[in-house]
Amino acid sequence: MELLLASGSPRRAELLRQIGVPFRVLKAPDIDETPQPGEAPLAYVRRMAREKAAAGATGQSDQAVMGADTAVVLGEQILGKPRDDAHALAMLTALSGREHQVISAVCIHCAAGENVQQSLTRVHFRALDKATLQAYVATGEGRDKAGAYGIQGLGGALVATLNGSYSGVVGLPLEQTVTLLDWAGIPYWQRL
Ligand SMILES: Cc1cn([C@H]2C[C@H](O)[C@@H](COP(=O)(O)OP(=O)(O)OP(=O)(O)O)O2)c(=O)[nH]c1=O
Repeated sequence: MELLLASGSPRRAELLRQIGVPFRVLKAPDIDETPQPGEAPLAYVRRMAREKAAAGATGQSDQAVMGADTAVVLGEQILGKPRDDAHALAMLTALSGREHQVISAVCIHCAAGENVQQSLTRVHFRALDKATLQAYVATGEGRDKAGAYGIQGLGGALVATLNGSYSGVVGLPLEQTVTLLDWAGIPYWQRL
């Protein structure tokens, strides 16, 4: 079974490579990422992962497509990627000194059907002053990331504690991913 990764996220490709999964990257799927009115964060993230995988489906019985989605959730509010630096600063100010959730879902779509799994991680930010947050925003690192930060990079210095899946925060929860790979008959720990 050949795996196609329907994602433009370099982090997701890197995490798959880390565990030795052979795969090919498909062009990032162009789907509408607007939450439905009243849609709960977990339902939204699962739906996005399913739609990304389905959008890449080839209809070939020897190919499986993987899609994934990550959202930062503060209270009931879904924080996606920031529109600009002012939006990034507002997001980080809201996260400062508090705990939020990072929900990541991953889906495999293949001839046998589809399977979607998710991780939920609690991340507690340090209490940060405005100058510190402005300095982080100015690095540009958070521009293409949910919640306007990247825990795997400079943003690691923003975090006090994490409870859950580190790989899920980075964008692809590996425990759930391996469950899906086993389900679809796709190998890992391969020499790439
Ligand atoms: C919170 C957090 C998010 N992120 C990233 C993971 C995701 O790539 C991104 C959330 O956006 P997504 O919409 O989940 O993914 P994407 O648009 O980057 O890629 P795709 O083509 O698969 O849709 O934020 C980090 O890299 N580090 C972090 O600490």
